Amino acid sequence: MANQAVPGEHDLVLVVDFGAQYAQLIARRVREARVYSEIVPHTLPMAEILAREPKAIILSGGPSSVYADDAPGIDEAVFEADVPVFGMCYGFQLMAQGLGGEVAATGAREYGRTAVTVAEQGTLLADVPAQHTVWMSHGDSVTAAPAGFDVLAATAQTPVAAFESLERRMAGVQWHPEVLHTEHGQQVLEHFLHDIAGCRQTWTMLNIVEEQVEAIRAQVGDGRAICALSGGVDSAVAAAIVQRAIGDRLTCVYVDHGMMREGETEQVRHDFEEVFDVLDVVDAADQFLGALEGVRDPEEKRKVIGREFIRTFEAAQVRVFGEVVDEGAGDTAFLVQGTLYPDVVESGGGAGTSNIKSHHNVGGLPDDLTFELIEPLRTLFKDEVRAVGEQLGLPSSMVWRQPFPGPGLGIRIIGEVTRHRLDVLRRADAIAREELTRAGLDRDIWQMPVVLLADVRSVGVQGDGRTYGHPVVLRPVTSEDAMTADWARLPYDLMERISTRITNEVADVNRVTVDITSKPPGTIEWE
Ligand SMILES: Nc1ncnc2c1ncn2[C@@H]1O[C@H](COP(=O)(O)OP(=O)(O)OP(=O)(O)O)[C@@H](O)[C@H]1O
Ligand SMILES: O=c1[nH]c(=O)c2[nH+]cn([C@@H]3O[C@H](COP(=O)(O)O)[C@@H](O)[C@H]3O)c2[nH]1
Ligand SMILES: NC(=O)CC[C@H](N)C(=O)O
Ligand SMILES: [Mg+2]
Repeated sequence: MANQAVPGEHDLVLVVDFGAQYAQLIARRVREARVYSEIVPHTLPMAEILAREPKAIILSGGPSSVYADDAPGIDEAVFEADVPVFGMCYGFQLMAQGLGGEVAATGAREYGRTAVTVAEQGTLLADVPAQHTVWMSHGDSVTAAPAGFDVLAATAQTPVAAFESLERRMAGVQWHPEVLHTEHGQQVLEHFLHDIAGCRQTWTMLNIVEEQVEAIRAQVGDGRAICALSGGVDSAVAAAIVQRAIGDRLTCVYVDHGMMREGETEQVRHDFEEVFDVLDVVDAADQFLGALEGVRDPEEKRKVIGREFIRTFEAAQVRVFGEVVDEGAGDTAFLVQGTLYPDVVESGGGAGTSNIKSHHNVGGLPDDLTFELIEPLRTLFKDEVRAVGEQLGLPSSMVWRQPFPGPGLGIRIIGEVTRHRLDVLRRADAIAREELTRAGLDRDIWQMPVVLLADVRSVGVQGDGRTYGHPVVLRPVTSEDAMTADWARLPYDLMERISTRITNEVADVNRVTVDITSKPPGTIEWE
């Protein structure tokens, strides 16, 4: 990721991630300020960071203490490179330490809502009220600002809560401007980006389509491509962009791997044939379910599914276009995928953070991949993709469709995936979705996986008789971008209807539970 080109001619802001809970959120906020941004791990050598010629660098928060022995540090070359730098929390403390100020554990810890007093607005806090509320989460404090820096704000516990040096084009705040609870957070970030760093405001969703169309034309030449089309918004938007670039030299392939939801294949076929003329529907249930026999480990499941997806696309490529004989110009096998930035980050490919789970389309790809990938959305967040979809005029049912993971119901069966278990889960899921839609909550809920605890049984009583069935878990969540999520407070009467219907209508299930875990610490899917 680190060497990837910035789409088009935009200024680049790199967010150096020191293990912040919400580094992705910082990048999103920068993009909201119409400046293109990406995240890099703090372990990336400074020479490589600077080689990308960032217009500004943001140092994120992080769990360590800057003075601890094993604390992730920053190569001080960053301060000598004549690149504007902004620090938040840990990043602010790193700046203080690295530029000759002081950081200490003063015992003055601040967590959550904190009142801040602006002593001097400077450029960073221009037009920000003298008293306002920010979100803090720190145990250490800057006790002395570096020489040449103006201290702009303080809290009751923290005398140095913000500083800037216009001469050096550097600034920092102890608080978290990226979270919504912080008042004027976006305004402060924009003052840094636009007024201190001088970043140009060119990044909008409008230019991404034209830029990608051009890049794809250059990549594919007069070749042909297949698009992995799932029915989800990401692949629909990716397909629409590639279709603009290469027209009918694109063929969309939808794989029914036997783990799709009730009625899904028919619905996708119906909806997409109108938009994309031909849709190649592959029935690969035997292949996938055969390969998954005996597999119980979540990561292994994902790897098997990722591999079988690619094998299916290889076969589809040959069927649609014939064998690729010469991998030279014009005869390369191209595969379009609707991969998004969070897929890349969570698969450990972006910020160099730990691999949380291998998304089938990134970390789950087999090593012997022969396709050249076309992923026009690889740097975007979902809300950005939806904006592009609307701009392209795709139907709103497509643009606002709730996400559904590529591995499908396979990662919602905790235990081995079998045909019978899939039938059970498919029915329970259909009931839950039907009731959610009937309650008019589709747009309020990000998604609501139903999970079958296939290896768990519990005792129940139905019709005066004992049952010994499986529980299902409802996992309704709200989210902005799937990077973080909260459990959705569904109305009780809706939960009651879902529970009653599932236990009445789905033999094998005698208990319905609700997952009330946010992300973090839980993830949205259970595997
Ligand atoms: N059943 C499928 N058939 C063909 N391609 C698929 C299938 N499932 C997933 N893919 C490919 O994998 C990519 C990643 O899946 P993912 O679920 O993240 O995206 P999506 O389905 O397009 O959108 P959403 O996240 O809203 O469901 C898709 O964009 C698509 O290219
Ligand atoms: O295409 C996909 N392939 C995958 O392997 C995959 N795993 C999770 N998801 C979806 O990603 C979002 C975040 O999910 P998690 O909180 O479970 O990581 C949620 O929207 C999940 O449904 C996937 N999508
Ligand atoms: N959120 C943060 O970046 C915290 C920074 C540092 N670990 C502190 O406690 O002060
Ligand atoms: Mg999907």
